[in-house]
Amino acid sequence: MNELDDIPAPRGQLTLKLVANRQDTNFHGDIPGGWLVGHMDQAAELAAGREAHGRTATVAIEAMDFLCPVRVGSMVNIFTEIREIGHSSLKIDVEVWSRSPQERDPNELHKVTEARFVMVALDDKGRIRAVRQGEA
Ligand SMILES: CC(=O)SCCNC(=O)CCNC(=O)[C@H](O)C(C)(C)COP(=O)(O)OP(=O)(O)OC[C@H]1O[C@@H](n2cnc3c(N)ncnc32)[C@H](O)[C@@H]1OP(=O)(O)O
Repeated sequence: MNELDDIPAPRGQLTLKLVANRQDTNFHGDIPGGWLVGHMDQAAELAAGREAHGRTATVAIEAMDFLCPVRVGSMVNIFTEIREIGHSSLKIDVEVWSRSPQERDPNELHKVTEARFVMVALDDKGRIRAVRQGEA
């Protein structure tokens, strides 16, 4: 164990990277939580779709807390990590880390939130199917 082990760092793969823009704000000029949740959902779907080779849908999003605000102009980085694969479902941890527009160091990220997403694999008729192809 060294000093670096104490520094919080994103877990998982960088799946989505975007900038929070003025048009994403609410009428107070703030970025709303729902904007972030929508992008987290998109990242979870990308990760699930890659693993399940196709269509997936969100079944559940476990509890989440927002630790700090995302400001307009911030770079938002969304990381995903597949934690569990069931028969038709995948549990994916999604973390959001942001970098404010004033921050010069590209590695200086602040954790905004995290949540576990449960996704299910769907066939082309929208019915649940096995994640692993070849399974019933
Ligand atoms: C309204 C919207 O548009 S929301 C956005 C898009 N999402 C959707 O459309 C999904 C809407 N939901 C549904 O259609 C249904 O809930 C379904 C088809 C996903 C699941 O239907 P169910 O009858 O619950 O199916 P079933 O019980 O077989 O569950 C399927 C899998 O999901 C898992 N699952 C279902 N609900 C949950 C939950 N709340 N939390 C964790 N896992 C869950 C099950 O454990 C199972 O996993 P496994 O196959 O790996 O063992």
